[in-house]
Amino acid sequence: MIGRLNHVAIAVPDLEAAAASYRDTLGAVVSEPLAQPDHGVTVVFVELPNTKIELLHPLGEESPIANFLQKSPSGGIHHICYEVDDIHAAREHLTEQGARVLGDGEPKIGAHGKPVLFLHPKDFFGTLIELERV
Ligand SMILES: CC[C@H](C(=O)O)C(=O)SCCNC(=O)CCNC(=O)[C@H](O)C(C)(C)COP(=O)(O)OP(=O)(O)OC[C@H]1O[C@@H](n2cnc3c(N)ncnc32)[C@H](O)[C@@H]1OP(=O)(O)O
Ligand SMILES: [Co+2]
Repeated sequence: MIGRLNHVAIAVPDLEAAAASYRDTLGAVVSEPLAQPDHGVTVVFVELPNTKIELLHPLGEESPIANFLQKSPSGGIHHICYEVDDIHAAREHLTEQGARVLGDGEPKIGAHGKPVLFLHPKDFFGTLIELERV
């Protein structure tokens, strides 16, 4: 079911500083900040030859990553995103298997304009998983 690794997300306390570090210190190609109000984050994408790094910062009062940064003020790896061909079939399979799909269970359009779902970190060895339809 899961396919390619689409991105690894890092929550950061200062998005500009993190983007500059990836651009200037690590010499990577970095996007401009993209506000994603539906998801409560602003994101920057770091383009790599074989995948992407998503730098995340809270946006708005209800950001789902606010607690994460409170617990880890210097930031940290927040989630990994795998690609799936059929996100509804994936959701059915995961639910049958007893995995918790977060939110109302309906896919939302993510930063790449594709539907995404999130799976509870406690069901996958302390790792928040995002699924993005290819
Ligand atoms: C623009 C879209 C973009 C894209 O790629 O397209 C994105 O990726 S948007 C990314 C931001 N959105 C989300 O993360 C949505 C899914 N996340 C959530 O619903 C919450 O973050 C949730 C439920 C995973 C955690 O919420 P919160 O931290 O407020 O809850 P708790 O403090 O009660 O945490 C419960 C439990 O889980 C542990 N936890 C929390 N976050 C993570 C994490 N990222 N990785 C691993 N573990 C995590 C937390 O420590 C608690 O554990 P406990 O042992 O009970 O203390
Ligand atoms: Co993501």
